[in-house]
Amino acid sequence: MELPWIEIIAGLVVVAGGGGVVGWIASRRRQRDADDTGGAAGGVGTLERPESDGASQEAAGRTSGTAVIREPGDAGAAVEDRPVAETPGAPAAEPAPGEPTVEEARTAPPLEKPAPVAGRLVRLRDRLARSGSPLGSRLLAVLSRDSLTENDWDDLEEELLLADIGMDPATELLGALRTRVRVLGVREPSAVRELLREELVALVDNDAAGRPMDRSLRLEPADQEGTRLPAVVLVVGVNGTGKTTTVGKLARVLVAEDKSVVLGAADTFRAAAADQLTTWGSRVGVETVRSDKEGADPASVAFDAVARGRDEKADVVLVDTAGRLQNKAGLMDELGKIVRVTSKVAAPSEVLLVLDATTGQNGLTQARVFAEVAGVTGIVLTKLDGTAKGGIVVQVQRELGVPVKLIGLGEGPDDLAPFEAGEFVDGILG
Ligand SMILES: Nc1nc2c(ncn2[C@@H]2O[C@H](COP(=O)(O)OP(=O)(O)OP(=O)(O)O)[C@@H](O)[C@H]2O)c(=O)[nH]1
Repeated sequence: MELPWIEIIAGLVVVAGGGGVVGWIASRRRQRDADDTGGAAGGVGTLERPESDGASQEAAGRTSGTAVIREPGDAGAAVEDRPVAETPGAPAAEPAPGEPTVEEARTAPPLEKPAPVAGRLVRLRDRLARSGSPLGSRLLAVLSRDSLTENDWDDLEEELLLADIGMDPATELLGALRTRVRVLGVREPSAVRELLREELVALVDNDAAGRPMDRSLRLEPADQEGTRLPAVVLVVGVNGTGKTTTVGKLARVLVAEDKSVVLGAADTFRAAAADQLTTWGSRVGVETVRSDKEGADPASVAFDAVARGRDEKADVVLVDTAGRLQNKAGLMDELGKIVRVTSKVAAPSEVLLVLDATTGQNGLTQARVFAEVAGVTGIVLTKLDGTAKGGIVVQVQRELGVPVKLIGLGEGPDDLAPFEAGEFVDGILG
């Protein structure tokens, strides 16, 4: 957008007067908002939060600070009182070092266009087989021996266990394969491979009772007495598993599907997490609701984000949470409160548990605690690129009775794919 010179000069006057670039842009936005609404001012619903603007926001996505939040329908009592990040009319801060100048704001990079969602797993499939020798080639090396001895079947079991498939599923798979190889008299390696593929797909795709698992994300907007409410997705898991990255990537998936999204940075434990999330959002023009205070109440930020999503008529609100596994009671308190408080606006329709595929049995122990505490509805398995442990998909689904819905296959922005059993098995078979 071209800025008239008169506005630039006016802006520089504000800068010289102590308002800073941020203040100048904020006042331009407030002016524009006032024009749009015929000068009407004030908060919406029960949320009293000033519009929070930054230069980067004008340049790309937007960031909302959080303020005092009141229970919906409650005339006075404050549920959470937190420091006000930005206050209308207050002198705007000097631009912080590294903050964009007017010129940088003008020449900000255009919004990114996320890669289409369809066919992502096909595009990323070879990453599953990248590390060393893929599971498939090791299995086939055994399966194509002349006559399979007991030792060979033990070798096969060992390979499956090394791939983290779990004892029971491995025994099940080998039992079925052994029977079919014998009954069909199959010897050709390509035919044995096809049987192995079929057995693996059945194992990955079905629940313990043999029914295909529903992997769709529940993102239907709710309707409450005529008010359209956004679908709320809580993203939970231990720190370092890739939660924030997953929220960022998932926002891109949804943007690619033409959905409007609001992000909630409820991981207030790690200060950089909110910045990280804001950056993810701004790249695709998605707003992030956050608190500028480290250690702020996560439930409060989550509430603000969901209320923002409702007010903005967003399709989906994605809430990133902190992953401290202090103890079960602490976790239960924190996640329980987030669910309770956000449900005052809209209850979460998905609780996605992010698990790091490389952590094996450890990750499973953590997963059980989260599943118990947070009512997990889907798994996101990250870091499946470059690990030979793809079998963890089977084990996790079996243990938790919850489907893997998405998988992370790299650090790139579009390296998150909806899970598809057939493509996945082709990937791990290499
Ligand atoms: N190779 C690879 N790296 C990933 C993947 N997903 C996330 N990561 C990396 O994992 C690291 C941790 O990711 P974060 O998103 O910060 O993890 P987090 O769970 O939010 O961590 P906390 O904020 O500390 O709770 C980052 O370096 C990510 O780039 C993936 O699918 N593959």
